[in-house]
Amino acid sequence: MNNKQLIPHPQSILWQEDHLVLLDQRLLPTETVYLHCTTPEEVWDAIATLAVRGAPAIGIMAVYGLYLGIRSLSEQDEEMFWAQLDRIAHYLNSARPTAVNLSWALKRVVNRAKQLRGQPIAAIKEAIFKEATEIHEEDVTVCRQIGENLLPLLYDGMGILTHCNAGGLATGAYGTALAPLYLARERGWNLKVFADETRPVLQGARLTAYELQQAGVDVTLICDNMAGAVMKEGQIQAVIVGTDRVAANGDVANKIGTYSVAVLARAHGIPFYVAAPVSSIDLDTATGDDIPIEQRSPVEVTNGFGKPTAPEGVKVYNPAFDVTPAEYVTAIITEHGVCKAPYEKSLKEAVKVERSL
Ligand SMILES: CSC[C@H]1O[C@H](OP(=O)(O)O)[C@H](O)[C@@H]1O
Repeated sequence: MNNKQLIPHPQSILWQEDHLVLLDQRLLPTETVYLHCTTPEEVWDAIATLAVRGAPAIGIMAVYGLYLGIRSLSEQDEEMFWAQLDRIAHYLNSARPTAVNLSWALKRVVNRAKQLRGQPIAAIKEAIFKEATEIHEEDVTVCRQIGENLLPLLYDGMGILTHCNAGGLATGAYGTALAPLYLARERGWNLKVFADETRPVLQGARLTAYELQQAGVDVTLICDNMAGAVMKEGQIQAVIVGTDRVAANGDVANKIGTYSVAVLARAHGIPFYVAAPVSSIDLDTATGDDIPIEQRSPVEVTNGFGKPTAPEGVKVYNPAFDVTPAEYVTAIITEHGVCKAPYEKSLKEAVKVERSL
């Protein structure tokens, strides 16, 4: 840990010798249990069941899963190797539909492999693993840079509201929305963070409150229906959230409930910031209407606290994400700087910078 990094940042994913180790986020904050994955099927299951969740984290998981799936393939049969590579990448991409980081990471690794077509399969396997580890390592730097770029928009002593978990547990480390909060703590600031519990899966209560408390950040847990009240009481001076996919026009898909928070922030004249790595910006998706929204099990709603809280057989609607129209977004902060409206232009610029590196 370098001398600047005073605050430990929980890491949810680790490549250990010859397999993937992950912190099972379904059991936090009461149990710290690590799962060991050696197959793409185990990785798919960990992503689909939210053992590991968060847009960058699932992209990282998927590319390690791709390597796990191809590393033992025969090195004599090229046709079979390439067919299997595409099949496993397609399979892993089916784990969850909304976070574009999943397909972004898989495409990056597959494209890297295809650049080496014709070389010995052993060399291509090594390149796949190398690209996966680079995606993982880069994410830590990207998140810290998002924090650096977001910090100038904040000031010591202010109140911040966040929704869901866009912290170290959702990324390689640091997080996106939580990155500036960690950096502020490293600089001795005293931000007062209000974390929405974020029904139905409670990522805010179970993960964000856990992360920030561990880091010594002043965090207050509130129910989702309290967000408007704390804004009206003047306790919030900015909202910071993460994202799973930013459309080309600046519409933002994020955890369900984010849109409500954005409308409340607008009603109270509070800036609404979205922390987004360029890997979460999808210029191929024109608007938020085109973003696939994951529908999850009714059980998450009817048994959210480990026991039934609704009548047997009741109809349930459980979209895992919603879309906040660009007009409610004050700024989108990436590792390359602060994007403001018109987002069609500023997002293209950010992606262009990334592609020029
Ligand atoms: C930094 S990405 C975090 C993003 O992902 C979360 O969704 P989930 O917990 O279902 O993976 C949520 O939308 C966060 O903002």
